[in-house]
Amino acid sequence: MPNTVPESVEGLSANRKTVHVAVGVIVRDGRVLIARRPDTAHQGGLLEFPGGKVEPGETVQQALCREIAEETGLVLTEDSLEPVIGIRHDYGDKCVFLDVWSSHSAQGEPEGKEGQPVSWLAPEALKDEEFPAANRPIIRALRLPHRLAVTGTIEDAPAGLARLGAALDRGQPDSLVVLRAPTLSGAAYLELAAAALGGCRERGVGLILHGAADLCRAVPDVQGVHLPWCEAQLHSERPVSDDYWLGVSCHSAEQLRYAERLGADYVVLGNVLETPSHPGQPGIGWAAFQALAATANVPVYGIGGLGPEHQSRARALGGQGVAGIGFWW
Ligand SMILES: Nc1nc2c([nH]c(=O)n2[C@H]2C[C@H](O)[C@@H](COP(=O)(O)OP(=O)(O)OP(=O)(O)O)O2)c(=O)[nH]1
Repeated sequence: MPNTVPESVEGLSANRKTVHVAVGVIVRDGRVLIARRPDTAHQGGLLEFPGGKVEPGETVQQALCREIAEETGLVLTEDSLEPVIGIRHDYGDKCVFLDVWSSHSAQGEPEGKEGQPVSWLAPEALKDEEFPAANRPIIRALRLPHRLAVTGTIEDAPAGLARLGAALDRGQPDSLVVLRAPTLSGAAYLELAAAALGGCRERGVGLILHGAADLCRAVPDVQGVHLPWCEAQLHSERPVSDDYWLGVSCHSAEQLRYAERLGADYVVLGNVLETPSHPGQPGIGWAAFQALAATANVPVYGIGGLGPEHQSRARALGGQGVAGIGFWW
């Protein structure tokens, strides 16, 4: 399971106890249940996902079922809970580990049992500034798919476009595609990107460009940009606005920390397994993936020899899901 409370966590005060908080993303008809924290509470007045502290002797699942019942009257079963993300945050006056789980099958109608207003909101309607600072990656995790489709070899723009259309029509990509074509010239890549954007739109799929951050200025209607590590390290702050997805490829704990400081919305971590594109190079393996994902305060996709069949394992080990080429291209 991803969500074990760390004994000591980099970036959190060593001599202050970390409070383990069970946080529930209760989903119904595509919307999530949101409450308002009492004015007098820590982070008071802000919106929150319902939940509360894990009491001694409780598992996080038990704590969540208890807290949700106490706060909203909804009934959850432990086996309906799926891991979302674990977030460590130092508020200065308090260190928290937000252990976030979702359920799609809560029973009953929610009411604010402690007088707090509750409402159902679409993930796209959640505004970072209305939640505690630690919640930003949770909101990202809820909006991102569990599969990130990356394009395979593209030798020229027309052939790449045809291949992309065929791959999209096979229906595997989920909702976001990273257009990776490092061997194309800058002009050919932009030509491909402009045409690919139309094809993705028609099919309700978002397009993320791959390469330098300023690609977003050249093709402003894309949904985001994915920086290979060599591009990410050129920046000291987030290089695109919050209107775009910002992804970063990482291979180590140091690179993960760097991507977090840049304000990445997600990272891709690998290779997890050996891949046909890198024969003879063993992956970092699932244990290393889990260890690195456990330290990350950002949604983490595993990449390298992975497909939809690995999605639930990647999530159970603390990841957002899987990224890759082979499963859809
Ligand atoms: N429930 C919840 N807590 C959050 C969120 N984001 C966030 O930073 N927190 C922080 C605020 C608090 O420091 C901590 C939750 O503690 P709490 O005081 O609400 O827990 P509790 O319900 O057990 O409260 P109590 O028994 O102490 O009154 O986690 C969130 O989305 N939901």
